[in-house]
Amino acid sequence: MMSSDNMKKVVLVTGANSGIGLALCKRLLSVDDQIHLCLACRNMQRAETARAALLCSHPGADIALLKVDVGSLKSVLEAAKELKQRYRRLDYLYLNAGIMPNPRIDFNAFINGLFSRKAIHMFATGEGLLTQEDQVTEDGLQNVFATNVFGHFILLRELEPFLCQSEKESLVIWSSSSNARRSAFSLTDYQHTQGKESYSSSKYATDLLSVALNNHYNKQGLYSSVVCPGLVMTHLTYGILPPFFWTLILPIMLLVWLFKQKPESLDPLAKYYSCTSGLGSNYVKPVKMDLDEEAAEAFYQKLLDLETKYRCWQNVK
Ligand SMILES: NC(=O)C1=CN([C@@H]2O[C@H](COP(=O)(O)OP(=O)(O)OC[C@H]3O[C@@H](n4cnc5c(N)ncnc54)[C@H](OP(=O)(O)O)[C@@H]3O)[C@@H](O)[C@H]2O)C=CC1
Ligand SMILES: CC(C)=CCC[C@@H](C)[C@H]1CC[C@H]2C3=C(CC[C@]12C)[C@@]1(C)CCC(=O)C[C@@H]1CC3
Repeated sequence: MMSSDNMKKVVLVTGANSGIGLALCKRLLSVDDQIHLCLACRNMQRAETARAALLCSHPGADIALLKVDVGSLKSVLEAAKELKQRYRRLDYLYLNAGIMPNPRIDFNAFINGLFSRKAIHMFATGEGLLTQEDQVTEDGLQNVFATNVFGHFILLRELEPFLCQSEKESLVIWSSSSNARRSAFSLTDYQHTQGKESYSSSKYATDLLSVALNNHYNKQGLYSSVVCPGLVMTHLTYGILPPFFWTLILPIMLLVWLFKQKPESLDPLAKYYSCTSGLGSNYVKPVKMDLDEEAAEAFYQKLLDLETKYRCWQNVK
């Protein structure tokens, strides 16, 4: 018979020590403080600080730490092994850790975009505005791809037996982005070795991967979904512009949005209302992803090939 402790849901969040990951953990505990929450972080000191902050608002919560650098395959394999020893189940896997290294704003694109019909879209998604300088990891992979996509994919593959259990369903949730863009991604260069939009490419890759995962795993009780947090002030965005700059431009961004609103674009037969209600909160609306299932499957097969290659390499080492 299962003890009540074994019946508690196990939730793992990568990149849980700051920004969206930490806010998510706080929210999860406020919804259900009976979960086993595991903060998967690369820096244990920052993880400890995050744990202490969560315990301040939720004393008595069951919060564990797991060391993992999702950009390193060795670290991911070790973390997965550790997890399998600690828990008998995994209910929610939040694949949230992510990087946008050395971001630069393309000011020419910004000025051109500002006076074009795409201004609102540009402010909402950052499309065409940002470039990044990527690097190669110890495993020989592009860092952004390794961190935002492949490390998480390997983690998920390692935890497959826990996620695919006949008696219960499990959910994998990816932190994607409005910056995910089809044109930044290429199946022939899925690690984005050539371009300067590795972030955009990696987020499009997570969208594709999520679709493929559903096709492959739904029958086994594993469901994948992507969330798109919009624009959130975190270390990631403070890497693009310093905090004081954001304080200055946010009201301007709001004004641009107001002036760009066309009254004729409003549907007279629609009510524009907040999704928040006292009967349960739903702040989000679904947006169809710009992708097709064949591309998702082709990308999934490429990831499986890469996985095979790296597993052989790990065995040889
Ligand atoms: N902020 C925004 O506007 C948006 C963010 N997102 C996505 O949300 C996710 C969270 O980002 P956000 O909270 O904004 O940014 P933060 O930089 O605040 O958080 C990123 C988290 O990921 C961790 N992380 C980064 N690299 C690794 C690694 N190799 N191994 C383990 N952990 C790692 C960081 O750890 P450490 O502290 O050690 O660096 C940190 O905890 C990302 O995937 C991002 O792409 C999506 C849309 C918008
Ligand atoms: C005055 C001035 C220089 C304005 C530039 C504003 C841009 C820096 C932002 C406009 C939209 C923003 C945005 C992001 C980063 C910063 C902007 C490009 C993200 C790409 C950050 C990470 C994400 O995942 C999505 C964000 C979408 C919007």
